[in-house]
Amino acid sequence: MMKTCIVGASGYTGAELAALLAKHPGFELAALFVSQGSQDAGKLLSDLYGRFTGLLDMPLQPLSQDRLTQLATEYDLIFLATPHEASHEWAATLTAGKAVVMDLSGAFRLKDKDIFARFYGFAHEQPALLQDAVYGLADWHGEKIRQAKLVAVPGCYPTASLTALKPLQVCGLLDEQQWPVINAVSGVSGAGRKAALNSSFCEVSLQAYGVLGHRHQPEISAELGRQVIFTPHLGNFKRGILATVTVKVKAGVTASQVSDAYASAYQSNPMVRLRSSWPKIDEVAGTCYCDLHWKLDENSGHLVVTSAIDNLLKGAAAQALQCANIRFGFAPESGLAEKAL
Ligand SMILES: NC(=O)C1=CN([C@@H]2O[C@H](COP(=O)(O)OP(=O)(O)OC[C@H]3O[C@@H](n4cnc5c(N)ncnc54)[C@H](OP(=O)(O)O)[C@@H]3O)[C@@H](O)[C@H]2O)C=CC1
Ligand SMILES: CC(=O)N[C@@H](CCC(=O)OP(=O)(O)O)C(=O)O
Repeated sequence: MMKTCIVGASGYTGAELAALLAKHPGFELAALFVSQGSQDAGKLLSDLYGRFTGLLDMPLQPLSQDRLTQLATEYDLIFLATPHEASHEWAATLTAGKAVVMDLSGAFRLKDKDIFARFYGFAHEQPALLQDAVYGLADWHGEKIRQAKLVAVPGCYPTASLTALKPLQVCGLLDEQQWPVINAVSGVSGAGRKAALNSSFCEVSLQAYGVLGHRHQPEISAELGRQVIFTPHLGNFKRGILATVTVKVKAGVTASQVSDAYASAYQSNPMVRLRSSWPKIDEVAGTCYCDLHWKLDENSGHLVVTSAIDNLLKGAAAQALQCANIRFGFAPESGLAEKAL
């Protein structure tokens, strides 16, 4: 068994990871950590999440600087489910020993330091780690993930968007001039567990935000190798993302070429489901899948693809575990596929 711990375990993605790891056949969930001054230090995870009572009564341990240093040699695998700033600060220490680190934050996703500073609001000070970090889009980068010391697990919107766009890009079907347009709606858990006015119950009503300025725009563009227009929306539901992606394909591209592109990318991948109808959020919430469906107007060359995921699972914890499975030689879907039943 690989010895594993979660830092930031009291948060929404950390708790989902704990639930997945507790049932995994190859990873031992040995400890849960919160920040040193956390108001939740010393509580049980099940004190915060009542559904875990009797199932996951593990304590949330405060993480001191000394303890942090020990983790790198004590654990085989460390999940960072922490804010970008904390991951940025701690990743160097945590990767100094034998441990492999899966970082769920955005701290190591953007290779360009100037773009990083513009979108994250602080300067990147770990150039070597940033250079070596592998972008953990698990359905696409298995080869690199297998060798990685630090995996930058993608954001939730980029996961939904790129799963829809990558097959079209790889097969050379996208029109060179027209930027893909992504409109996506996320549930409120995407904003994390901490109280904030814009995510409080009476304030949330379907609304665009981060227009032409969200940090996931450069993340999607960097991975796709072309610019996109990305507009996120906050919806009044707890979890899930529905991304509607509109692209123009090259002149003459047929519906069967589009279907072939998706089939060749995903037909033997159990974590991406090619659906025969438009996916609904309720059909993926609580699961580790990404569901896709599309329609091409062959006359105009406009293609609309919808992509649905659970932001906390395929968009965060499940993708991190998929990366860990790949890294440690388990089947990519180990501990993930059965969660839907
Ligand atoms: N929610 C989502 O849908 C997604 C989130 N992500 C990313 O994953 C990471 C975790 O997100 P999420 O679970 O939603 O966040 P939460 O706010 O729900 O949880 C954050 C966790 O980090 C801990 N933490 C907070 N501040 C610090 C700090 N300064 N130092 C150390 N630990 C700290 C918190 O506990 P405490 O403060 O008590 O120590 C808590 O355990 C973030 O980087 C987020 O951007 C990625 C994809 C999707
Ligand atoms: C609804 C909501 O607020 N969603 C978050 C994205 C969550 C995510 O993927 O986060 P990171 O890129 O920060 O890891 C946001 O728009 O900031």
